[in-house]
Amino acid sequence: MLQLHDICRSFSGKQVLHDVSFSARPGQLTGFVGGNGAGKTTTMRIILGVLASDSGTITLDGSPLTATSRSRFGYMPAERGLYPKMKIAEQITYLARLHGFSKEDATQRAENLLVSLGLKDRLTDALETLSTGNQQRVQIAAALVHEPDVLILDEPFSGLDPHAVDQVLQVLTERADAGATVLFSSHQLDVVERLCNELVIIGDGKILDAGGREDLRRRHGSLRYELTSDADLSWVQTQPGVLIDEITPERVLFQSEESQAHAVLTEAVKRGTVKSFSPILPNLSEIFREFTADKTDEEAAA
Ligand SMILES: Nc1ncnc2c1ncn2[C@@H]1O[C@H](COP(=O)(O)OP(=O)(O)OP(=O)(O)O)[C@@H](O)[C@H]1O
Repeated sequence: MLQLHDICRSFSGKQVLHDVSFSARPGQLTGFVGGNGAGKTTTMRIILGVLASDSGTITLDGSPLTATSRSRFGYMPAERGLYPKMKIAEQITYLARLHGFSKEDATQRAENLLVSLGLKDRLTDALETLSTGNQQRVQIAAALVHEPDVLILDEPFSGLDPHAVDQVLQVLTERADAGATVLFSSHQLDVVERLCNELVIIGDGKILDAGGREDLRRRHGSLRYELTSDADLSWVQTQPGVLIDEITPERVLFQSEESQAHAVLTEAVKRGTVKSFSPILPNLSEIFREFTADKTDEEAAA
């Protein structure tokens, strides 16, 4: 398990990471989400050792990170850094050779990986002739070619079309299934919600929350209920303690305490046939907005 303990970092006297602590487990895709400037890239650079922290520690399976343990890391930085004029298969083969694979093994690995990332027809093309999204796939191949135990990916899905997102996800899931720890940053909350079981949310350099996706959905955001019936539901609007989000004659989506929701259900049963009644958990975007709203309220109070 990769664990960060109380990581702090300042630039020119301005603190941008405040006691950042979280963990990412082997076999899991962990999404690291936050808005622009929240501190994701800085945290990832510190994990990789590209940047030093001012204080705090990072451990892998309980031991402090060393150059040797980091050699089993794969990193896809936000700023892409491959050779524009080199053919993509040669380039990934070269990186595999740097990781110590034989020529034959490196060639095979590079080709397999690029094919699984949908680049079968581009193997002998120079990187610079590929579209931005396809260059990104090559960048992902570069991070994966040595089958790392820990994968740190900075915005791997930005700029990818939905088909490419699925291909990259497939490759990352295979690494996680093989036991790797996969941590990736994103501000595409809908994508992260679909892909990750584990989430870490950062805002203004502080960890706002972390944990399983479903636990986070249960813990945050206002709980809503959806009720459908064969009878007219307009009466729900006048129920005490109920805030209507959407309403049509036969369907209502509302916010309320659990006891009020059950009172609505009891009344609906008296008035007609209830077709469905279920709580709707907030999605990640809504949770994120809630954090942002809390901050705005605090700022207003201050
Ligand atoms: N080298 C640097 N010098 C000065 N400030 C920096 C430096 N690197 C990052 N920062 C500042 O640290 C804060 C966090 O930046 P960081 O790039 O980690 O955020 P991020 O969450 O990755 O943002 P984004 O999603 O926009 O890429 C920002 O306020 C940024 O301006």
